[in-house]
Amino acid sequence: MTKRVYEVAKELGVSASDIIKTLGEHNIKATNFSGVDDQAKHVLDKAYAPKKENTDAHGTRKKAAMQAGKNNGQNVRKNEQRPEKNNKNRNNRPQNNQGQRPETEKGNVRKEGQSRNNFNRQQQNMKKTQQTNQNHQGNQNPNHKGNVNSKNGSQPARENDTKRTKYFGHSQQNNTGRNDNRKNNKHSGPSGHNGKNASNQNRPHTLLSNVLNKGKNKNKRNKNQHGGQNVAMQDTSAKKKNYPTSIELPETIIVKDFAERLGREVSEVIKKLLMGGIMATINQEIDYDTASLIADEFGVAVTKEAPPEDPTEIEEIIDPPESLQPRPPVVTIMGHVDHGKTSLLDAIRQSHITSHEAGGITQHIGAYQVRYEGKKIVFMDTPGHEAFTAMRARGAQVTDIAVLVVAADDGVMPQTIESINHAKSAGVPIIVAINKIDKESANPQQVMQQLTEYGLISEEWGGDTIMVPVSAHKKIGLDDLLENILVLAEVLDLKANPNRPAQGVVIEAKLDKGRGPVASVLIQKGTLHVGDTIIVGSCYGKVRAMTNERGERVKKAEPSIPVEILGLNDVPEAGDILDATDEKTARSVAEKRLEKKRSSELHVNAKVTLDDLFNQIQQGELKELSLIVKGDVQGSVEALSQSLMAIKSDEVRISIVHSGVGAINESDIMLASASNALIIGFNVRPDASARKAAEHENVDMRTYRVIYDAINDVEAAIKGMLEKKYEEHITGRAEVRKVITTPKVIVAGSYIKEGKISSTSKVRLIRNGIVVHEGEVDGLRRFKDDVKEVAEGYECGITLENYRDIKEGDEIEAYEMVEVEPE
Ligand SMILES: Nc1nc2c(ncn2[C@@H]2O[C@H](COP(=O)(O)OP(=O)(O)OP(=O)(O)O)[C@@H](O)[C@H]2O)c(=O)[nH]1
Repeated sequence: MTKRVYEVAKELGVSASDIIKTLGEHNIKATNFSGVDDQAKHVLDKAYAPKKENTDAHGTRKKAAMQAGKNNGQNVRKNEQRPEKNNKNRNNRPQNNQGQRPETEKGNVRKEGQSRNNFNRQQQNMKKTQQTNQNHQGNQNPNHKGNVNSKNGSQPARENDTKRTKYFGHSQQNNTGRNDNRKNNKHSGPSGHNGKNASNQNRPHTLLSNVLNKGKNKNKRNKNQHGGQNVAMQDTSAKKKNYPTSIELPETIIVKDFAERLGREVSEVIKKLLMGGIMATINQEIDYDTASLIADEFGVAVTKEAPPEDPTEIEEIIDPPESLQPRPPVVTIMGHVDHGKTSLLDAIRQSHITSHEAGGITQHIGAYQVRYEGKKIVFMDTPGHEAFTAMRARGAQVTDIAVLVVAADDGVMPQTIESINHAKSAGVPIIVAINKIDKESANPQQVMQQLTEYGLISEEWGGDTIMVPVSAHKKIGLDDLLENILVLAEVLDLKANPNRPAQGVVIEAKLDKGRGPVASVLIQKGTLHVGDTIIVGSCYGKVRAMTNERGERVKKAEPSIPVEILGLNDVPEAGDILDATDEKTARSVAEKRLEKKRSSELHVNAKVTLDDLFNQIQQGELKELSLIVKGDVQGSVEALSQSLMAIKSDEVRISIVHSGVGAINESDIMLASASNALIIGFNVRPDASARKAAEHENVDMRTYRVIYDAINDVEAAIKGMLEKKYEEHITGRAEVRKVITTPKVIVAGSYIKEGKISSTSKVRLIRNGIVVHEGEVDGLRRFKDDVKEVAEGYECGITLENYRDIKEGDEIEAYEMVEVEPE
């Protein structure tokens, strides 16, 4: 296929205008989109052959630099090599035992062919987008604007970007699943890419032609101002000297900002984009690959900018493989109710702790260690998959091996299957303990048979699942079980670096009257020492003392070791991650996490309600009553606001966070939710989206037709005297689609949108969210017949008692007052 000028220009590593000029010198007329025929190709080959070599040399330089960066990775904290930071590939990290980063590095330096493919794909995508935009002229569909992201391999890498990582070497460790989960959570984080896109999608869509025209006009103006083309040209050449030769770019950038970084006019950038087949506007976002292609066109080298650091994250340490040492396996016992999980845990504990250890008073700290043939095995003390999944839900995975207990006399039961599925979805290998084999009714063969249905085929039968017959009661088969756990652990090659700051997971935590916050932690990496400063979730402190499950004081805890720690400033939650770090970081990150937590709690917490106002005031939970006042006209809003502010109370101060005219809308609800405010509406109603949002956000809104009633209610609620005798229930909503005028009455030809409307309904007529009338239904008809009620989805004619001013688009809301039983 004949290539176009801009494509050939890219291939040769020169600008399209150079190509056009060169061709022009050989009397070949060309534009950016002209095809390059054999004659033109010959000319260009001749003219640019040496330049191509230069470009290659440049490419090699890039690669050499990359190589150098890679070599620097050894024992360097990630911070010290910012540009590389983008490349830590979290997709690879947990699985990649080799710890090699070249894969990741490639992500930064694009290969020529790859770029072209991306570029071509972008062109195709954009063409599609343009077509769609044309089809939807004037349609502000967010899908058709905002982002011009290429759908290439660069997207997944973005997931990794917000992670703060420090490398203790350039290799990676066989990680636990915890990092996977933490990483996933980041998707929705505040600095996440998604949020950014979402906001960009709301940007107004400017037509490219407008932008270009503006650019043209601007040039014209320049010319006029400076008295001719020469001056303009001088300007440009003067500017040229200040063009940057290299810039840093983030994952995505707005065209305007991009142009600024390039030191170019926006119109120039848009033109270049257009030449590449990408139609972008000044406020549109382009991705890194697209931007770097364009920068290339301007002869500017590009490196990736470090993503903004998440102040609630502790830098991740990547351990080199040579630092990894074997660690004990962590085992969770799962299975159906009453199949003997607790009995098995107890039996193992009793029979496999050495005599001097047995002297201690065993304490429940959520996990315990046993020794078998000189090796340690750690058992999670809480059996059942609930604990297992709860931990996973919080982003922590501590289990290496799941022991599935199946009673030989009962067989596979619902929770057995659930346990299998949970373990499988967490990627945790299963050992089956067929328990209660001492029972006469025991039928281990049948259990093995049943398990085959769930993909667990016993080794005995040629499968790869270890199945051990045991009896917790008679202590049969326990050694066999432990031995098999150790064999599997060896296969799993469980390792961690003990010589680094500790990292672990909270198994349990509580507030002890005498000792303060107490947390049981399972160390996963590094070694925790007494005196270490730690951050655990949003708590922090210095490890004052550590005890093991036998109540003995210990000075340090290595990977896979469970310990109880004292010294935190607050009680963390199970599943919270512990990191040993310096005091300053611990304190500041904990504070940031707390802030984040509080703001998200504010969102989900029960909101202030008029009914519960008195309680909240009495419990000291509420010192200020925030209100949002909406009304039909400014006068009533002001009158209501002033009267509400004038309510006197010793315990609570009233503040109006927002007031306005018009229907209660979604943004009122969101504001109320964020500021824990009540909404008081006077002669107004919430619109449909506001109703939904109020329900979702738990926001209390009250609407009134008499100002006095509103003031009375708030006053009474503060004093705890709000007597709720009646509650309003909305029974139906109708939309007025046609107004039929007869000599006697005005009929609202309506469609029932929700619920039903009956001939005896109390109704209010709402226009643009404002209540224009409240009264009763006079007549209800379907076709020519009077009917008692009309249900959702049907059309009907409604006449209102003593009211004729009905307009198309009005809403008729039917409601009833229901007597509330005193509590
Ligand atoms: N005969 C016999 N009974 C056992 C054995 N193991 C447990 N049991 C009995 O089975 C019943 C349930 O045992 P648990 O250990 O409480 O079972 P679990 O799975 O922990 O039960 P939940 O905690 O309710 O889920 C108890 O009555 C035990 O005594 C065994 O090996 N043989």
